[in-house]
Amino acid sequence: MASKRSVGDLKSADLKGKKVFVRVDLNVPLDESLKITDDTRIRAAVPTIKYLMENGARVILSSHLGRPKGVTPKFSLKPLVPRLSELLGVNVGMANDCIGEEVEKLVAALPDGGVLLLENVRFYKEEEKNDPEFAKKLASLADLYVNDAFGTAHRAHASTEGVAKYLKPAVAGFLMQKELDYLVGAVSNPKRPFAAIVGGSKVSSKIGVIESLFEKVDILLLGGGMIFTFYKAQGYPVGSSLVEEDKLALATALFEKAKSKGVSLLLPTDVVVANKFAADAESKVVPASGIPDGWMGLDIGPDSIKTFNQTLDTTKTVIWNGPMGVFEFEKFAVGTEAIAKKLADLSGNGVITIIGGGDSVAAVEKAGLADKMSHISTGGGASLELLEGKSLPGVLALDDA
Ligand SMILES: Nc1ncnc2c1ncn2[C@@H]1O[C@H](COP(=O)(O)OP(=O)(O)O)[C@@H](O)[C@H]1O
Ligand SMILES: O=C(OP(=O)(O)O)[C@H](O)COP(=O)(O)O
Repeated sequence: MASKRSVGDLKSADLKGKKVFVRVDLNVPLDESLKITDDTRIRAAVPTIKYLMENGARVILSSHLGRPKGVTPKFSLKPLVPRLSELLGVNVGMANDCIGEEVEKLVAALPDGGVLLLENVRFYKEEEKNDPEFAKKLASLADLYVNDAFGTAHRAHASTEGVAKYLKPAVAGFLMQKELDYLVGAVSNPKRPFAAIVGGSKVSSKIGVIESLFEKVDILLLGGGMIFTFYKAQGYPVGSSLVEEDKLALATALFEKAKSKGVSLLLPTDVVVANKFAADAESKVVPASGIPDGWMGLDIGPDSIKTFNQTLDTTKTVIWNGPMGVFEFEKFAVGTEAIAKKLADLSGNGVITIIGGGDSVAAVEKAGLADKMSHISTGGGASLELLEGKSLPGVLALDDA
């Protein structure tokens, strides 16, 4: 990817009094009472916002939260306002929408250095469709565009890609630049052996990535919700575990491809199963081939942790995306915590460790190990796509330097 124009190239004269549409990734984990459980992505957005405020810009923040289908109160960005205000040292305004008359009035009332947060841009289906009319409406709110949403840069959506066509200049924020600088450097010529650990629940988007990862990595460890599709493809019973039925053929093909590429593909040999999806579920450890009917796999088991640890001991670079289990429930956090601890130890021994993704980072933060890692990335899917060698649409759309 050609290098992109940066927000740092814009000076006070370019910014004073200007309305700036800033796409950030504030897709943070919230608990049931809508309390933020990890604020990494909010903190990461601060340097760009502060720079704009200090140079007298009027800052319009736009983000998504979760994957809502239409307007859904539990995916509102409102719970983020107090923390954002605290970090920025100003009262951040909140709009009830992301386009329309009310938003235009709030934007018009913004003082120089003021900040307004727009409501979840995914409340409109046009966002993910990258609808040009919707992108134009977003663009019409401002005088220039900054994209600092690295975590969403792999999505060609209206607020990440479309808007850059209608709002110029369109530049990269400081977080976007920092992530690209680090990740492109670390993965273009990695120290080997190079391992990727992939878990989490976004099976359909990540399973496709695995094939390309075979071109880059020497070792691939799988955990989280991903593994049951592979087990089922091997003919194992999976009970009521998460499975992507339409990816079974792909999973079978991936076993073959790993062999032909000489990549060690490791699946957990045992799993922790639960009788329901709940913190207080009954649980037991079973072999990967023995998940009973009516039970679901929610974590990797102790034998798998041991094998994964031994394998990781042989590596020089590791990228980790997606938790090994449902770590939000204490009972099923053991595998994720073990991997976090292993990577922290390896970092201390000179291994490059890169953690990507909202939930993986939250798990590492929860374990108090974030500062031990080489790089904490705010993008899971985005960092994996970079690793695959793909260009990110949210970056491509920006002005060349
Ligand atoms: N075995 C599993 N079954 C269902 N969900 C799982 C399983 N393992 C992990 N998860 C869930 O995956 C989610 C994180 O997935 P994902 O968004 O793909 O990761 P990241 O945000 O790190 O990229 C967590 O909420 C976790 O509870
Ligand atoms: O959390 C995100 O991605 P990640 O889980 O891959 O890190 C981003 O906010 C993108 O969200 P999306 O995968 O719903 O487009």
